[in-house]
Amino acid sequence: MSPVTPVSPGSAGTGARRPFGARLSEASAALGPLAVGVDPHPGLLDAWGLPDDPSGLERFALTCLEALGGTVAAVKPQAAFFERHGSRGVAVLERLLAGLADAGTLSVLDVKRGDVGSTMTAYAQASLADGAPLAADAVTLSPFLGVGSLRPALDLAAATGRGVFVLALTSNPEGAAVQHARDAGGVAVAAAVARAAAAENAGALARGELGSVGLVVGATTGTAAADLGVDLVGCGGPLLAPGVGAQGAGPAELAQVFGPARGQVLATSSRAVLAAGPSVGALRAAARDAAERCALALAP
Ligand SMILES: O=C(O)c1cc(=O)[nH]c(=O)n1[C@@H]1O[C@H](COP(=O)(O)O)[C@@H](O)[C@H]1O
Repeated sequence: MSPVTPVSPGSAGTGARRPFGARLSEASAALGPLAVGVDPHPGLLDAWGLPDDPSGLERFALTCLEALGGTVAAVKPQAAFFERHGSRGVAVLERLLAGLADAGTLSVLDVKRGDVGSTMTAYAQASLADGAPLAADAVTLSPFLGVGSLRPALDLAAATGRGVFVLALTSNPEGAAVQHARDAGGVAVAAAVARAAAAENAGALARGELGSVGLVVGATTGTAAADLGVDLVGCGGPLLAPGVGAQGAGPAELAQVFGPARGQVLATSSRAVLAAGPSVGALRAAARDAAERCALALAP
């Protein structure tokens, strides 16, 4: 594998690091507001001429690392595609995360964790603690056991300079049944999640910085945020926007969905970029092209 040049300071390894929000702002400004998703679907492994086993997964992940490390602001591995290969798959995920840290590229581990008290503490330690084999710069969290149940992860992320993206308005149509529901006072679930993020980000906001507690808001969600009173600007954190590419959203949807909050967006796309592989050069070019299109769509 050829070496890659670090472009963004900080890593998911050990040692003091600046808050995730500040590091993400810098990486997005330098390389465009895009996280390329590493989702090794069986069909993609096949399209790349690789077997659907740990050896194929390893080749896939190392090709992504070579193409994407130093090329884009962030890389978002989806944990389930590694876990389905058992312990050898998880070892590949560990290696990918370590390689991204060495390359100076931010990692967002898509695990969508959320659980009760002491179990949430263990989930937090698995991906947000210094020295944890699966530590990433940020993780995705599910608030549907109650936003308060995420406290162990929020605290550990803050203590270690890492970040979280909490599901608010997901890109899949089924999400609306839960996320658009309103409480007795008329506050939508998604709006309550955004308010909770705003409270966590208050300190960063006061310093004029992007916070480290982000939301997941799909680029496919149309006017839902506005309709439901989800204060995207006011949440003060980064907005992870899946749905770009294979799920149908493009530059026009990014601009429409995020409006005045577009400066906070980290768009994410997996299959649409990965389809350019297995050539490292073609994958890198597709990632750069996607990053530039996102930068244009989200420019102030
Ligand atoms: O948290 C996520 O990353 C996520 C949230 C969401 O609302 N929708 C969504 O598609 N995702 C993830 O983003 C990726 C989208 O992949 P593509 O549709 O191939 O770009 C998948 O890994 C999904 O699990």
